[in-house]
Amino acid sequence: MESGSAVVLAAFVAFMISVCAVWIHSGKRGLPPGPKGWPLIGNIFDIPKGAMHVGYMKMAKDYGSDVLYLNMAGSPMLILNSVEAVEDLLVRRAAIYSDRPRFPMIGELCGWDFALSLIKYGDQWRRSRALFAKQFSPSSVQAYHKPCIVENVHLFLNRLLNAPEEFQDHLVLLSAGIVLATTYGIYLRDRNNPYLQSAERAVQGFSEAALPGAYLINTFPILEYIPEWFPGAGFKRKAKVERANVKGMIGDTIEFVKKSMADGTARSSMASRALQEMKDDKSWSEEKETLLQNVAAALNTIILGLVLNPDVLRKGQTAVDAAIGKSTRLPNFDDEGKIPYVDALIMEGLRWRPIVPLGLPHYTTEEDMYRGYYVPANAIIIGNTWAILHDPATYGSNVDQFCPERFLNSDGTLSSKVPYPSAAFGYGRRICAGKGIAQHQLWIAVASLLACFDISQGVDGETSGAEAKPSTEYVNKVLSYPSPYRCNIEPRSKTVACLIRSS
Ligand code: HEM
Repeated sequence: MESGSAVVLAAFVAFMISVCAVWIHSGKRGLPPGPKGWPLIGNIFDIPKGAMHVGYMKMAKDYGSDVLYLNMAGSPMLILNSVEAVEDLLVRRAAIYSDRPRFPMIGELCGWDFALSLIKYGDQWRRSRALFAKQFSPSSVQAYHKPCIVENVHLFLNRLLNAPEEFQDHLVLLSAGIVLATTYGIYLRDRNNPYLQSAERAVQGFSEAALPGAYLINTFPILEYIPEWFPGAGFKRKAKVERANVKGMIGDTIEFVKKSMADGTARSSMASRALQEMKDDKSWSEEKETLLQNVAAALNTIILGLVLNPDVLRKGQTAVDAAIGKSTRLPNFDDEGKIPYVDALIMEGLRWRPIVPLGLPHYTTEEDMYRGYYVPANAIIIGNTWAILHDPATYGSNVDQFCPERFLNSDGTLSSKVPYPSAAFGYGRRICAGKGIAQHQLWIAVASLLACFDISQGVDGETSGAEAKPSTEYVNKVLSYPSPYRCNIEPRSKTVACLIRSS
């Protein structure tokens, strides 16, 4: 038999064994409720179409259970739809719920397997996470990150002033600009920067490869062993291209740092500091590339919330003016924590449309029992962040509305009764490692937007002059963010425009 056919046959046999194992287990033990599914493929056809997070929330209601079980063609999967279930399992039993499933297409094939968010739970993850935490220690944040964030926010305000209609591009440039500046000391002038383009190419490949259903290999990892020439193995050729992109992104940026250090033009960055300390330059620097757009996605949602709710914009502007004076100066980090309305506005953005509505999947390392249900080892565990942040019992009956006031007392101070939407950043030991720095970025960007700009609905055509409601559609890939929408962004006064230009 030809070697390729032998591999395929072996792959098929192994796959059948794993499917049978799950069926035998599911017959014997009481798994959580969920749709019945089909032989072999299990519940593949029960995956909700469109916004999966909304579909799973509805499925939980239909089955009268916040914990759902689905069989993904042999891989067990639990969806946790309540804060109670994620706290019980992902937080209190984190010792066995903190692994990640394998992502063969993204990880091994496309070359993203170094990324902290994909690393299997264990010593390597602990070391990488500790290094990451060190890079973002309070003293580093104060000394290096905050000045760099402020510089990038001022560039963003200037871009917004010059070309307000391109605000979505500016958001990406802001988010990616902070990553490239803090990590490599690369400061972006525009989207044509070769380092940004190289990172964007690689990240685009990541998003495509991670899309549920985009590649069969994500559902059937065993296909990894199919040879490249085999019919249907196009994913392997695609992976080869992506792998080169990822390698290029990492190699080029590190080369830039080394060269600029050698000729004395380097600006302080995580890479330059690590290289100076003669540390391994592989273990820490690349993770943030996967995250080029997360802060952009969150800001994009907050701007959409402001466009749709002019009263929220007005209250935000009034609150910022009261704290720093109207058009006297731009906000800075000394103002952080002193304007509760801004904090409430950001919390509401994270809650209303969480940018990772199904979080990143966790994975069990041991079997377990929960509320009398059997939880298999090697099960994918999804925390349905959307369901948790849209629970009326926690956030009130108006959960679908964009309403920062839910986080405030009647005297305008932050309420202790409504919890911070921390599910937006994930759970337990795998909670977002950049949560603190992301919160700082969001704060200074939102406070600056409120201080400087009026934001309103676009006009519907040239003749009618009526205000056009922006699209409220969302793109749901790995990240969830608003589809392109139109709005008007204008400086609040000539004085503020001068402040921006001189920043
Ligand atoms: C609004 C902005 C952000 C949001 C909403 C967000 C959200 C998330 C979520 C939901 C996860 C998965 C957590 C889990 O598995 O339970 C995650 C993981 C992660 N995030 Fe963020 N993130 C944001 C910004 C950032 C930034 C700016 C950085 C880096 C500077 C970052 C670094 C990471 C890392 C390294 C992980 C992987 C952690 C691990 O697997 O141990 N994030 N993030």
